[in-house]
Amino acid sequence: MGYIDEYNKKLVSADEAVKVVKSGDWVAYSHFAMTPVVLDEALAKRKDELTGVKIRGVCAVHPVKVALVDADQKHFIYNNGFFSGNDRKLQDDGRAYYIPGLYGESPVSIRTGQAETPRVAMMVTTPMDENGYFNFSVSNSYERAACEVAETVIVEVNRNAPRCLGGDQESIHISDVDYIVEGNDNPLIEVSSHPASEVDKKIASLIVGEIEDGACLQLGIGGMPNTIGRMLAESDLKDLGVHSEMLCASFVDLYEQGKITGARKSIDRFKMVFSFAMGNQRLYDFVHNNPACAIYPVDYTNSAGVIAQNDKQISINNAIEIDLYGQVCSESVGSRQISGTGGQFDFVYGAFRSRGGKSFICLSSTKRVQDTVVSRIVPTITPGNIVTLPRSVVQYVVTEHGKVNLKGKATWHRAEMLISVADPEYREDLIKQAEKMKIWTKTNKKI
Ligand SMILES: CC(=O)SCCNC(=O)CCNC(=O)[C@H](O)C(C)(C)COP(=O)(O)OP(=O)(O)OC[C@H]1O[C@@H](n2cnc3c(N)ncnc32)[C@H](O)[C@@H]1OP(=O)(O)O
Ligand SMILES: CCCC(=O)O
Repeated sequence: MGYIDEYNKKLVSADEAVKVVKSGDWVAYSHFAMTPVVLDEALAKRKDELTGVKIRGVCAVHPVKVALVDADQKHFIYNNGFFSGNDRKLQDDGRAYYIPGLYGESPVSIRTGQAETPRVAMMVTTPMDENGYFNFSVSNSYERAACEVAETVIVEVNRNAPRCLGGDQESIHISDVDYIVEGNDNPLIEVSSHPASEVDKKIASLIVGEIEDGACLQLGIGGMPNTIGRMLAESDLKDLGVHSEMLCASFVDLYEQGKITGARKSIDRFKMVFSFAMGNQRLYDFVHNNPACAIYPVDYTNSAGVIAQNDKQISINNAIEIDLYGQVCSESVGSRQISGTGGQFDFVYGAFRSRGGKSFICLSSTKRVQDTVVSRIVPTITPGNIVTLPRSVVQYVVTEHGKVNLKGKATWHRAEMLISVADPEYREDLIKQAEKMKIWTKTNKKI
């Protein structure tokens, strides 16, 4: 191998590599299932030598050590653009801060210095290949952008990381890497999804009828979109394409059932396009060296202009709450950040711009919270909840009681449609609230 000497020169222990971090630095961690473990642990050990180091991550599948070791955050402040379950727990203890933003804009924010410039980038990668490249594996996201602006790039090699073919910007050459650390080679963390409930099945059945052969799919994060994907795999649909931010496990079912060919896509024909993959080992095995897949940075996958180039782009995402105006909260419960805006806005906006494109916000009509059942369709967004989608961009809303298209509809009409898909138990009260809000006419249907 032509790069062995350079590799050996740059190979250091994790403790050695993290010595480059200085007080006050911003440090970028790689994202999702590629969250650094060994470098994070080594950096956490330097707590007493450092003050005011800021970390920037996205959806960490591991409990981040720099946040765990520093309760009063004099040494490390942990920031994150999309909370995982682990990040939520850190936030509950006041150890994690959310970075608001449209995910598709992140590479530009980083490259133009509008987001704080990381001085050090710590990226989990595959081992180096014969051409001297380390592959960012299942998270392309804005890894390359962070490496480009950082003064020092450290890679943490994981021999179990699948190699994801580009696309674009999926790798970094050894000449752009400063330190190489051989990691723990643990298998990637698996993120499970719940078995399909009756509600999921009903919602999936309502969406299937809206999807035509040759449509191009985006499935969002969380249990429901993944489950809907699995159910679409059992449909009669054919020649589907994939242009998604996330590749979740059910895309493998769709592919193996012969539903996906990508033959009718206008761009990236025959390729399943995504920016990160997160799910089970079967998914990680599927993407490894697979020419049916192409991984891209998130400013490509999530650009409305790119999304719109494929006809019949279908976007399927989950939400926490929707109000009678059609405003959608998908990322917080009061001040508790649950996840993030991520690519939900990008795909809802982009799909509408695709010829024949449609976006679906799916949610069960109710949710059990401890001992009480609450309606997810509410008069106005619960105070404190974050609006992920303004009412102006929302198109289809689907619950187990039906689907409605809010595009171009007046307030009274939206209220009527949304109440028609609310749980029957709550409809009367919602109508009373709509009357008080002056978004109910004498001719509205008493559903
Ligand atoms: C990374 C990307 O951007 S991919 C592209 C699409 N992006 C998006 O759609 C982003 C926004 N959407 C999301 O984040 C998800 O789809 C969600 C949060 C709406 C649903 O995701 P799921 O993982 O299925 O959510 P789940 O039902 O497991 O709930 C997650 C948490 O929220 C809590 N929660 C959800 N709804 C409520 C509610 N109404 N009241 C109280 N808590 C709630 C759950 O209890 C759980 O908390 P815990 O795990 O800390 O105990
Ligand atoms: C979803 C990612 C947001 C950021 O980190 O910029």
